[in-house]
Amino acid sequence: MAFALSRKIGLRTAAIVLAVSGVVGVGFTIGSIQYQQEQERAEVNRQVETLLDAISGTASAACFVSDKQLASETLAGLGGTRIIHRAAIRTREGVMAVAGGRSMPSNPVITRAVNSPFSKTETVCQIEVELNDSHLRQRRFDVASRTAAMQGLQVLAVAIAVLLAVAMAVTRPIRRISLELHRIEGRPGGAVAIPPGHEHDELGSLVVDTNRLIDGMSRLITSERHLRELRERDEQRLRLIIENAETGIFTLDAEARMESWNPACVRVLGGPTRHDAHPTLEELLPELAAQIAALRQRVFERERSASGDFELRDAIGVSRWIQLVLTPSGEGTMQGLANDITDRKRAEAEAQELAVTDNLTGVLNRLGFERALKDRVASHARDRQDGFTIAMIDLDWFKQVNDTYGHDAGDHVLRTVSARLKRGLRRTDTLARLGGDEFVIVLDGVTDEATAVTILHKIRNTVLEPIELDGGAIAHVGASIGLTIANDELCGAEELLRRADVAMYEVKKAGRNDVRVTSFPHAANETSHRSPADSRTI
Ligand SMILES: Nc1nc2c(ncn2[C@@H]2O[C@H](COP(=O)(O)OP(=O)(O)OP(=O)(O)O)[C@@H](O)[C@H]2O)c(=O)[nH]1
Repeated sequence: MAFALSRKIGLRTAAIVLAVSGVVGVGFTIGSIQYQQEQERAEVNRQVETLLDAISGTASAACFVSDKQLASETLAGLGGTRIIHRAAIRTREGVMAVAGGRSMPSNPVITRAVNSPFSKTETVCQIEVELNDSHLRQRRFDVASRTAAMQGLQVLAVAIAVLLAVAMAVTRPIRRISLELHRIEGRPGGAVAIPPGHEHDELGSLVVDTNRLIDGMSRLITSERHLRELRERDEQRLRLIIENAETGIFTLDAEARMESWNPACVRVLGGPTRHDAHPTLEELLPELAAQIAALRQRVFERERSASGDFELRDAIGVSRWIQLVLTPSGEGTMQGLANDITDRKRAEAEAQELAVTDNLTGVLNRLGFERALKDRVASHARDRQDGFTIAMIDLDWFKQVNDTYGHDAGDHVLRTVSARLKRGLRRTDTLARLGGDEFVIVLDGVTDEATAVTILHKIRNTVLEPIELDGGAIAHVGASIGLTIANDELCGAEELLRRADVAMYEVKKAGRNDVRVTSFPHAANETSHRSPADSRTI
């Protein structure tokens, strides 16, 4: 019952109306009953007075002549009414007549003095009347019952009327609205119809406001859904890009542990292979632990991106290069990129190699030699014990080969001479072609002049050997060699080359195909370019 009351406005309203009108009705009924009973009492008195008026003339005559018979007959008229229980006529001498019993009324309610028929001021007797209490009680009870029943019916009628009114005016339209709302649930753009007859009242306003709210929310939901779809599409696209990227992409937490990573990361870094494992980069690449820790520290301290190229070698010594880029992403976390740059490193190395290699002979070119000599001079500056010999070699009669057999034959001769020079050297020595038919040699650790000259004579002899050309022709070239020794004296690469060049030029001047030495001291201003100097043929 309480459940039904809590769920039904109509029932609840009716219960309240019943309770209130019940309380009011009871009070009203009590008052009403009292009023009705007063009226009843007055009516009874009026009826008795009327009866007394009717018999008082006869009673006056009976008392005046003391006729008991007439007095009794007069009272008998009263005995016919149900409202009078007993009546008596009393004179000064005593009771003259009684009606409704033998005894006198024990509790007379109404008395009427009866005057003489001839004098309005002389009282001859009085009539005493006792009312019929049980009849009167019954009449009062009837009146009270009728009034209470009427009042009860009235309260019930009001309650039913209120119930109906609430049902018609409130509950039903609200239920219709509720049904409409259920119907449009989850359907954007739906609107609730205003219940008929409520277009201009509060319910109508409620529906309009509700529709406005629904409309606003629908638009909000639609735009929210649209944005979510766009975001999901973007995320999907981004995820695909990240998943398919060639670059390893990962994040590190504040403890430098791998938090998330894409498949390329596993390819480039070799892990993590399990999704529940979260190793640090250092654990993943133990051989690079120190360098990676330093890189992370750099990023952490400078609060900006830093990168490093790192070489990894596998068990059989094959090298692989990776590049790591770390970017701070707040609160000690980092984002990282990992690329396999082995191919790029190889290409760079090859390009560098090409830049310093002579195309024709495969030995160092001028640029390569200058770099190698600078390194050599620098290491000599660090350790003077570590001296070396530089020898400039210019082929003799080479132009003739070109002129006689053609440029290709000349190339062949240059390649052959280069190979012969190489064969006469150790792995630690350096050979370069400076251009045309001009070569240079560095004999590592050779600081003894006699030894250097011996080696270079041997080399000259190998150059002298005949060279077979395509088609069976034989070419002959010689070698003019000028050398200088860098030992305990310091001098720059340029000066060393100049001195060797001077010595070589002396050989040319002296008839070619020989070896000459330029020794220290030999100041630059003492020997102008290819001018005679302190060079000796040995
Ligand atoms: N086949 C070929 N010839 C070259 C190349 N570079 C330079 N030459 C030629 O090499 C020759 C070098 O000249 P020279 O050094 O005067 O010739 P040479 O006959 O050795 O004369 P000397 O040095 O005075 O003994 C020139 O004819 C150049 O054209 C090359 O790469 N290939």
